Parts: sequence; structure tokens; C-alpha cells
Amino acid sequence: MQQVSSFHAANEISNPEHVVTSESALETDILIEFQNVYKSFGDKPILQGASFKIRRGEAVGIIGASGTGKSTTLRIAAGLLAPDSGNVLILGKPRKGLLSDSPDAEHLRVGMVFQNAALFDSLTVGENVGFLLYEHSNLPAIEIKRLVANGLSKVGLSGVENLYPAELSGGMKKRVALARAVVSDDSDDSERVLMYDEPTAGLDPVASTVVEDLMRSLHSDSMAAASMSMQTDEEDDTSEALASISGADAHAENGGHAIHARHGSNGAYIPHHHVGRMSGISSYIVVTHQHSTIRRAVDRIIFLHKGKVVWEGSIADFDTTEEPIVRQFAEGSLKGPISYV
Ligand SMILES: Nc1ncnc2c1ncn2[C@@H]1O[C@H](COP(=O)(O)OP(=O)(O)OP(=O)(O)O)[C@@H](O)[C@H]1O
Repeated sequence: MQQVSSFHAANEISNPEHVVTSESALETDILIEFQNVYKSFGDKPILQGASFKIRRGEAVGIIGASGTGKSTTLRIAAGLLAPDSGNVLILGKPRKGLLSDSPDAEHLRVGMVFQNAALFDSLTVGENVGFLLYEHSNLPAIEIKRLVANGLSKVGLSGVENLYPAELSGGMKKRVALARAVVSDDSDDSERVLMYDEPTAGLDPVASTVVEDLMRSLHSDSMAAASMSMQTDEEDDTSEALASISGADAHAENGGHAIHARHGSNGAYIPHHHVGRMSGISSYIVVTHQHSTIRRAVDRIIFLHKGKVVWEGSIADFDTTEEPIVRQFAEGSLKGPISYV
């Protein structure tokens, strides 16, 4: 995966004309792309030409000073907010308006974990986690309860279905919000991107680590399942080939879930080669100010400043770059291009 480690390079990679050849092999892995996105609230410009790509398999952190448009970026990427101008490409096709308008919504779903967990206080944990399924599926209640229990067990919270949010600690609320974002109908084989807005804000260091590791494991479990699915598909292909050699009328189903994955330096799965799309959580984006979250749950950083991407790179690049905006931010210095009034 090419890492961009300077302001200049960050701009170049956003421009397809400047994409280097080694990069183009990965262009089919782009799930979400912002091209020169602008967004204002009233007469206040927030995003001012933001361009970046999110690829299959990535764990991306969006960081930058307060008020620079990080949450706005997430909400636009999630299709909850429309840009004023510029393009948002989903699986390579421009999204016309909000996510619900997109013909690709059925192929790429976005789960959002909002700041402060955003649970409904008057609903139980189980009703919160199963909310979308209760509202938007025809599944029987008993099946939704099974899916909810499964989602809660993934975040280590089995058995809390009947509690109310007020009875949970801050860390537990965030984990319930994670369960709500990952719970889905078993028959839903959509590819998904999870968006986390400040998932560890306000948590003690240990509770933060629990949430960060969950973000990682929910993602890598999905990638591992996709990898196994790919192997099964290959076995199916082999059976189909054998069947056709023997003249039988076999037609193995190949859902196109072919994805080879390998472990990155920090244990994250990185796509290596793929055909078609996968199901489950392909990638996640996290907006955070927490250094622990950046280091534990992120592989690549997109740095926003004044509504633009001014730097992209790996965690290692983040520590060594001489880009003044990034250095000032990383060191928490009062001196530099970032100014507060
Ligand atoms: N719906 C809205 N209406 C009006 N102004 C808004 C709206 N949403 C965001 N803003 C403003 O846009 C600016 C950017 O907000 P945003 O939440 O995207 O920043 P951020 O980089 O995530 O900040 P922080 O790190 O402080 O959370 C802020 O000044 C905010 O008040």
C-alpha cells in the first residue's frame, strides 16, 4: 500500500492523473473516494476541497485540530449529509445525494458509531442493538433477539439485553454502540465500512484499550471470514471444474467473495488480491483525538487542516514527518501553523 508522506504527495494521490502505476493495481479496492469536496454551514466554510480514498482492508484515522471538519467528513462519507460540491464515489460510482439515494447502497453499507454512543435512553440495550432490525427488517422477534445476543457477545457484553443505558458505564455504552453497528441480518452479505466518531473520548485508558481492541478484532474477524470464504469459493471452483470434466451439470455458486488477506505489521489484515467484493466489515474510519486510539486502532492517517487533506501517511511516517502542521499537532505545541483564538 503506498503511503503518502508529504503535503505535495497527498495532493498528487488525490488526482487520478498523478496516480503511479504501482498504485493502479489497488484502484479496484477503493470503497469510498472524496474528490474535492466542499461543505459550508451557513456562511461558514468547513470542508474546502477535501480529497482522499478509503481502500478495502484499511483502518484509517482522520485527525486534525478541533472544528476542522472531521465529523462533517464522516457524516458525508456515511451519506448522512450531502456535500455542497465535489464528488463522493462509492465503489467507484458518484453518489448523487445521500446514501439512501445511491444505487450502490445495497452493496456497501455504512455503520456509524456516534460520539457519546447515542443510545436511546428509553429503550433497553437489546432494543437499542436490534433497533434497525426491528424497524427495517421482517425478521421475527426471536431471530432479532438471537442476532442481538450474538452482537453483544462479540463486544463481550453477553446478558445485558434487559438493562437500560443509564445502568451502563461509559465504556459499556460505547461497546453497545459497537454491537449496534455490527449487528445485521445473517442473509445480508453487504460489504460494510464502519465509521467511528470519537469512540474512546471520555474513557479511562483501560476502557479505551478494550474499545480499540474491539475495533481491531471486529474488523480482522470479518477479513479472516472473507478470506475463508475466498478459499471455499476456490474449492467450489475446483468442484465445478471437476464436475464439468466429468460431464455433470454442476453449477457452483461463486458470490465473488474472493479476497486474499495477509497480516500487516501490526496484525491488521491487508487485502492482497481480490475479485469482486467481500461481505462483512471491509474497512473502518475513526475520527479521534486520542493518541492511544491512533496508535492501537489505526494503520493510516489522513490529516485534515482547514477543511483539506494536508497529509496522509502511516503511523511510522506520522512520527517522523517534518510537515509543520503535523509536527505541531503531534507535539501539542502552541507554535506553528495551527492557531487557536
Ligand atoms: N449541522 C451543523 N450546523 C451548523 N454548524 C455545524 C453543523 N455541524 C458542524 N458544524 C460546525 O462545523 C464545524 C466543524 O465541525 P466538525 O464537528 O466537523 O469538526 P471536528 O473537526 O470534528 O471538530 P472536533 O474535533 O471539535 O469534534 C464546527 O464549527 C461546527 O460547529
